[in-house]
Amino acid sequence: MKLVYLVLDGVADKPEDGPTSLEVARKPALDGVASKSACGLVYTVGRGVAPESDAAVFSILGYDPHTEYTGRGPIEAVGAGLEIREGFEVAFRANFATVDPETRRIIDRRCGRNLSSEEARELARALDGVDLGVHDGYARVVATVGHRAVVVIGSRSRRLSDNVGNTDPAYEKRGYVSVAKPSFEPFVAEARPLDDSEEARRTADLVNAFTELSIRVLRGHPVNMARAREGKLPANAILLRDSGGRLPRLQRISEKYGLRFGAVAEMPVEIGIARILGMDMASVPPPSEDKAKDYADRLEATLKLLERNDVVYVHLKGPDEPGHDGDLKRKVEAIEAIDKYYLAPLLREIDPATTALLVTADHATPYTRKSHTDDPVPLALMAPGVTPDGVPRFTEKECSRGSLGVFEHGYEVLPRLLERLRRVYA
Ligand SMILES: O=C(O)[C@@H](CO)OP(=O)(O)O
Repeated sequence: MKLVYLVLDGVADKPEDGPTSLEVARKPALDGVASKSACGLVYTVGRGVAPESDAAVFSILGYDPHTEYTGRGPIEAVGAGLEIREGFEVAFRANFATVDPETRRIIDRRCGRNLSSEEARELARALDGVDLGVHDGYARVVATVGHRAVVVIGSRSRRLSDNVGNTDPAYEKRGYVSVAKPSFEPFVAEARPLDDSEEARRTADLVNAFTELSIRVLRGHPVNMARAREGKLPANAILLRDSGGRLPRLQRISEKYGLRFGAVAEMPVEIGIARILGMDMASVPPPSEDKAKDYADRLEATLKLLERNDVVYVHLKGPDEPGHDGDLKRKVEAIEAIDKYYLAPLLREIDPATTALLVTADHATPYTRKSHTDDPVPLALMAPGVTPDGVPRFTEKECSRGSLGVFEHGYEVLPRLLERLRRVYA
C-alpha cells in the first residue's frame, strides 16, 4: 500500500464570512480527487482551538498535543539544526518585526513580509551569542525562512524554565499548545513567569533583557539602513513565542503505525516535526516566487520518497501566508498553483490502484480574519476500495456532506483511515 498525505497549510476559510478560497479557486485536480473520494471535516486539535501549525501537524499525524508536547520553540530549533541544553536553555519561535522603538508599539509582526533570508541571517549574526548581562545569561539567534527565526535563551550556570509567557502578543501559550488570538493589543509584551519558581523568574528576566538588547542592536544595523533607503520597514525587534526547554518524547512514527514514512516539508517547524518523528526526509529549497519550479521540486521529492516508503507526508505552505495577509486573490492563486504544478502532475505519475491520496489542512487561516481560527478543515480520501461520496468539489461546505463525517480531533484521522486502507490492501 502507498499513501500520499497532502497537507495544504491554512487552506480552509470561514464559510460564514462569504466565498472561501477553495470555492473561488479553479482547481480541477483537487476537485477531481474530491469527486473520487470519501470526504469529511477535521477539527485538527479540537473544537474551539485555533491551533498553530506545530500542534496541528502533530495531531493530524496521530499524536495528541495535549498529552506529550513541549512547545513550538524546540521543534523550530530542530528544524534549524539547533540542540537545546536541557535545564539551562529554552528555545523560542521568533519573528523579526517592526516596532516603534520608543513606545514598543508593533507596526508589523513580520516587518512587511519582505525580509529576505539573507537579510535575516545578517541581522541574526549581530545578536547570535550575545551576553544578556544577568543570570550569566546569553542568547543564540538563528534565522530560518523570511521573517522567521529561532532564539535560544540560555544561562551558563543557572537553571532555567520554559514556563514563561510570549512577548509576541498574537499567540497565547496554553500549556505547550499555543493558540492564535483573534485580536490583540499591538505592543511587545513583557515576558512573565507562569509559575513562581526562581527558574521561571530568571528566564523571564533573560527574555526581557534580550528584547531590549535586540531593539538597541537592530536599530542602527546596516541591513535596516539599507531597507529604509529602499522604503522598506526595518526589522528592528524580535518577538518571541512558544517556549520549550526540551524535545517531546514521542514514539517514532514508523513504530507507531508499522509503516515507513517519508516527508516533504518546506518550513522549519514541519521539518523539525518530521525529524523528531524519524521520517525519511527529502530536503527542498524554501518557497520562491517560481511556483512551477518549486512544485516540480516537491513532486520529484515525493515520487522519490514513495519508492522507499509506504506513506509520504507532504506539507505545502502556500495558502497560509495570503490568509494571514487577508489577501483572497493571492490565496486563490496559491491554491491554483498547487493544483496545477503539484497535484495534477502527481496524479499522472501515481497508480490509483496501488497508491491512495489523503488531502487535508493543518488549520484554517481565513483571509477574512488574517489569522488561524478553530474552523474545521476539509478532508478527502481517494483510495481503492473507498466508495466515493459524489462530492463535486474540494471545499469546506462540500466535504462537510461526506460519509467520513466530522473528526473531532486530528489525531483520529490516520489511525482510522489507515485501518480502513489496511482492510482493503490486506
Ligand atoms: O510562520 C508562519 O508562517 C506563521 C504561522 O505559522 O507565523 P506568523 O504569524 O508569526 O508569521
